[in-house]
Amino acid sequence: SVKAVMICGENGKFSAGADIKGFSSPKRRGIALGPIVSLIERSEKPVVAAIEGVALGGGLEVALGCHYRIAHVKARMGLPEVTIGLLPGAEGTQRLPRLVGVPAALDMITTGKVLCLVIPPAWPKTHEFLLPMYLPDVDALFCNSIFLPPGQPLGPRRLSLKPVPKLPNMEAFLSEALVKVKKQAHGCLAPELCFQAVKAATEQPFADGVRREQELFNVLLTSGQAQALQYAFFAERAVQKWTTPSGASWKISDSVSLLSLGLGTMGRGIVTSLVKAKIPVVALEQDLEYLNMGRKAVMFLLEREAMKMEQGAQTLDFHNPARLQFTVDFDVLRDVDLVIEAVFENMALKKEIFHKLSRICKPGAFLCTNTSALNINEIASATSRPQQVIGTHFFSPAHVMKLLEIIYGHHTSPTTIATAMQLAKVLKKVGVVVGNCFGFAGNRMMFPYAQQAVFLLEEGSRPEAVDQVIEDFGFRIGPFRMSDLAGLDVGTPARQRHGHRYSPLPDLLCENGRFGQKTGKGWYQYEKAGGRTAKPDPWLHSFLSQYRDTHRIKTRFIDQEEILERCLFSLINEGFDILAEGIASGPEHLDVIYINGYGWPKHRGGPMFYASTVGLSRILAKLQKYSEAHPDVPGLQPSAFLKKLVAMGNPPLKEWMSYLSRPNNKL
Ligand SMILES: CCCCCCC[C@H](O)CC(=O)SCCNC(=O)CCNC(=O)[C@H](O)C(C)(C)COP(=O)([O-])OP(=O)([O-])OC[C@H]1O[C@@H](n2cnc3c(N)ncnc32)[C@H](O)[C@@H]1OP(=O)([O-])[O-]
Repeated sequence: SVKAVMICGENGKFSAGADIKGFSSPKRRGIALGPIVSLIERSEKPVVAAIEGVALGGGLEVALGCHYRIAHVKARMGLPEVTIGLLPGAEGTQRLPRLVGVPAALDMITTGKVLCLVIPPAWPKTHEFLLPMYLPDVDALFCNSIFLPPGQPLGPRRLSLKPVPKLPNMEAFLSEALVKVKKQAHGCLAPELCFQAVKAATEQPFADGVRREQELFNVLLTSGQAQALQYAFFAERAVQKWTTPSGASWKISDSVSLLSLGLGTMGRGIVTSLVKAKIPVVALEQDLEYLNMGRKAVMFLLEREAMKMEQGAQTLDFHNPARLQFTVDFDVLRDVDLVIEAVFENMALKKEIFHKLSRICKPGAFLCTNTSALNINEIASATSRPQQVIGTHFFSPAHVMKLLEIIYGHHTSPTTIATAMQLAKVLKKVGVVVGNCFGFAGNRMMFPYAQQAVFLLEEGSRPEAVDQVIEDFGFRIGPFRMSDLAGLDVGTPARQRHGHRYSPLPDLLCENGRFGQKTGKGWYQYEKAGGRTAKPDPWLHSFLSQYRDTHRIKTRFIDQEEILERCLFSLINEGFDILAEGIASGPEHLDVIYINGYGWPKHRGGPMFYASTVGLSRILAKLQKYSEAHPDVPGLQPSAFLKKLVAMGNPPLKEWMSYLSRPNNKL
């Protein structure tokens, strides 16, 4: 007597897909979703997927097995398996191309992008709920979603029986798409295997395509990259769960106003991200000239961001003075709830500003400083409210980069930390709380890495060789290309001395007017000042040879393994010290920092996860070997904590912190 079946979710959500934790569970064996989706599709009764909230991964695959899909206007749909190192493993790679065509299916499956419904303006505004599913640029989907009259056979509604829509130039399209997918993958396997699965849909009957999908799914499942990406998924969520025993919290609401002080590169990006998050903001500069320059730059960034947004410029509302104001009047400080100071990195200047802030701002106002290395306690000491002072280290460009390193000082209160974490959340950034030390967690680990890279040049390597190894590992950009991009005159603390090995190479390059991309020359040569295409530079090669001759350094061939290990293991080694000192609460925190702020390849799970996959004993042995060869480089001397973990038999990453004898977390 059943006429039709409707599958829906609960609590306003259809489904987030398979339980990601289940992939590493021993109970997973033998469980599959594809046959269930096929069973749904074979049903003689019409089955309708009613999609609300999200339909992701296996959830969307279930919907694809249904005969009809209807969705709420605000529903979001996608196959994000690629982002956790997998491919849609419940026949989705075979059904989606049949529904939306190969180009749209490839785009969704290889990038994992989540799409919102786009309701054509011509549609009658009848009922907000349960509109036929309509994805951008996918007209076929809309047309196919009209219900058949009752009693009609369901055959035409079964996607597995439909052919994949042909393209006139399928072969050429696929080879071009593959090049694009490979280029964007940076060593991650999943996008290419997603491509192969969709390609199978264009070449083979449905059942064979499904078999191919399963084979490829199993390759990914056991690749190691899937574990790393799934670890990163949960680590990102875990580090954001910052709670205080007192339950301190702070809400950023519409009535809260924020002030950003300083409109240099960082300030501009910070103001842009505040406006994007729809937080009322006042931008303050010291004089009119800087203010006007800053205003122009911010408006340019906002216009660009507005263009990228689907709904168009009006939604950002940045011409509304109630949302964004520019001023040189320090009196505005009296009314704001939170200040983000982003003047340049100079302790005396920052202290002067914080002294002023402390005098003018209302007693409850929080004072954040955007710094990448300066001592938060010293800055806070210039105020009469050190409990409300906190470091918020944004990464450049601040309106793009996801990481917000949040640094608490000796006196920072839990409410202030909760506020900064809440700020990260509303800015859609990943906030990670760390302790106060030079360079905090991220940059402190970067110093030995950058230092090793330069030492390798002294000993015989070349910038292009070092960059290549690091980029092959999966970083988007190697240390020298990065240094050229940032500018060699932007302080790289790799040049500190303190009686240890020091390389003057970056300074010597600066003395030669080679500041990087901005001068058209740095570690590489560029087509012009401000050019982006790095070319190896014969001048630099002979400069390096002369340098080695002058300092009687014997040039030797340095292989890829040594380059990789010296750069990465020294970074990881510093990470162990940071954990032991209680600067970070756990290895996951360092991994999240590196993935979101430093371009560490996510499919390698972050530096500490990577260390656990390499094996701590191996890392220790290599560090011992390199530190014997370079006794004057402290960054290569194995961390005591690393040694302890090895002595304890190399415990799994989630147990590392239990081997610290004192409470690690200064919070
Ligand atoms: C094994 C047999 C099957 C084989 C066949 C496989 C078929 C299929 O192709 C594979 C998949 O579907 S792969 C899956 C493809 N699907 C995806 O990749 C979707 C991944 N998920 C998302 O994109 C986002 O979480 C949502 C947009 C769903 C919600 O965003 P939001 O509102 O900002 O909230 P939030 O903070 O992000 O999450 C809230 C809580 O839920 C948790 N959790 C969430 N999804 C989970 C999952 N699938 N699993 C487990 N847990 C999941 C999350 O950890 C957090 O937990 P906590 O303990 O409170 O910390």
